[in-house]
Amino acid sequence: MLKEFVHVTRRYALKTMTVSDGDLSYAASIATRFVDGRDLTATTYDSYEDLLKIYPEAEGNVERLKSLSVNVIHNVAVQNLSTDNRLAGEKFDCIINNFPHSGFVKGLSETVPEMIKRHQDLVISPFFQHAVKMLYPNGQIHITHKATPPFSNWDIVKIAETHGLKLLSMTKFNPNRYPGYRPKCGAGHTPNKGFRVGKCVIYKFVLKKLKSKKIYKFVLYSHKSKKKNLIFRYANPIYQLLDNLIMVTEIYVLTGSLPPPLVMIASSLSNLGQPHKLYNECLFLEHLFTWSIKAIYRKPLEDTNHDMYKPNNMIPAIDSIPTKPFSLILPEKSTNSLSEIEMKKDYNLKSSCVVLKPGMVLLKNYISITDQVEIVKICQEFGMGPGGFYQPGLNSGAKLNLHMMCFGRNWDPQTKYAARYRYDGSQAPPVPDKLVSLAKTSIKDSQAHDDKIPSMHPDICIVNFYTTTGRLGMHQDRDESSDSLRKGLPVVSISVGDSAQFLYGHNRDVRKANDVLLESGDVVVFGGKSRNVYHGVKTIIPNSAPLPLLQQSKLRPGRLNLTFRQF
Ligand SMILES: O=C(O)CCC(=O)C(=O)O
Ligand SMILES: [Fe+2]
Repeated sequence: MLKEFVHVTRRYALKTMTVSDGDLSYAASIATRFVDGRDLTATTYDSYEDLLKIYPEAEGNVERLKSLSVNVIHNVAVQNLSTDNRLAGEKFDCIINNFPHSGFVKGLSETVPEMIKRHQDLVISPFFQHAVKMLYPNGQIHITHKATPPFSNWDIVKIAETHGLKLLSMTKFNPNRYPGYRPKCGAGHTPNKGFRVGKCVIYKFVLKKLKSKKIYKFVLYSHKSKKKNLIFRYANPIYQLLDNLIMVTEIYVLTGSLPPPLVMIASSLSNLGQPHKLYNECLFLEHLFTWSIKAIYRKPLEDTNHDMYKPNNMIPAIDSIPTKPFSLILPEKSTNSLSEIEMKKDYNLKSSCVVLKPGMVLLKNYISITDQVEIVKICQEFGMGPGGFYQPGLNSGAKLNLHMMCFGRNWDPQTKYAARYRYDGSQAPPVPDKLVSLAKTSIKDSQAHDDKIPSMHPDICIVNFYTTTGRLGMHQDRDESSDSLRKGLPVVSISVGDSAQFLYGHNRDVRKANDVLLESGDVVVFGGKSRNVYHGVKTIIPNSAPLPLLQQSKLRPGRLNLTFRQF
């Protein structure tokens, strides 16, 4: 089932052109992903005759492309791209140029400024100049390039900007995604020679004038009836779908019959979903679906402040996409049973302080019930919105045993801190003032017990929610800036809800770790010498949350933890 799903969904119908594709192995690698091979135009710099002379694999690649109805055009130079009469009037959704290079010059090394300027003037600038003229208004230009000097000094982004483009994203180039693709030197004495790809990125550009900040809701109607009987939900905004030319990742179908091949996609999915917010790039969807869906109803929902076009967006694991928002709050009807929860704690206990070790202070019963209720309210409000709670995935494909959301900066186990990584393209909202002030007073009060703990201004907060089976392995919090870590700026951890058995120690070894009970309202501050302490959550103790908190906040069983940091 999974195989079929992957196969079906890796097809797309964007009009795409590849430029200066050495022996055409790149185009041959991506061609089968197209619904219709005619949507792909593959161009080579060399004439057909030269191509055959230079690259032993070229003939096979051309045959393969032709058998898939791909348009193959030879002898196309970037300097004449838009004026070449074989491409006259053509427009594309995506124009791809991998490893642009102006050829080698005897005596000029790649590192000297003259050589870099040569590449810029002869290839990069003309390519952008022509490609922008051949782009649909919402199209994208992709350049794959080495991310290390001297290639990273080519100023590709700056040059693109002078041609009316802006950087949409920079993503890591993964050659494994293009089976059969062999980048070639293409010039010099050994043009057929491959080169080690090393660390590379795909720069993706869009036209500057693209209106980028509208959120759209998509409702797709079926062929047969005009009734709203089909609702598709795309799991990713298109900029992620576009990544590496994998278009459709998931479609959720509520009801209705589908024309093939959507039937195949739908039948391979069991999840049902709600209509989802999509972003401006969903214009691309029209190309993909007008052939099978009669009408597309598109309606701007709202403007957002989210900047969709910041670099560094990373692609989340597909399985980190929630099917429905995770709510901290119990549905109304189930809250009556709360009074049956066994009470194990006197909630009028006074605050106290324990220095766990130098730099690590536990403030017991520190946050009032009123503030705890407010914390739940704030986290629920943001947790249900864009960029809200989700279950982060690990590189291994496993998921963390908790739900997470972030304020200030997104953090994810795979991407660490990134401007944007989320399945819905959202950026983290700023840390709410109320939370900042709670964290700051916690630091102040912890300093009264350990004056070596530095002060900090919390600009990041990671919010974790553990159900009663949740836990978190031993780890260090080391993804903040080197400056912040070097100064030992503290992490402030606030616990709300069910209690946790919290571990801390010198290394990952759980058996050697100390443990301490963290109850609702407790705060741990660890900074200075203890900034790099290993810590984790061993277990959550069910039914241990304060009743007034549950009554006032309707918090579901489990534990909410907020860790504040300064990036
Ligand atoms: O839940 C906790 O107490 C710890 C959370 C944590 O260590 C983290 O988010 O890095
Ligand atoms: Fe942590």
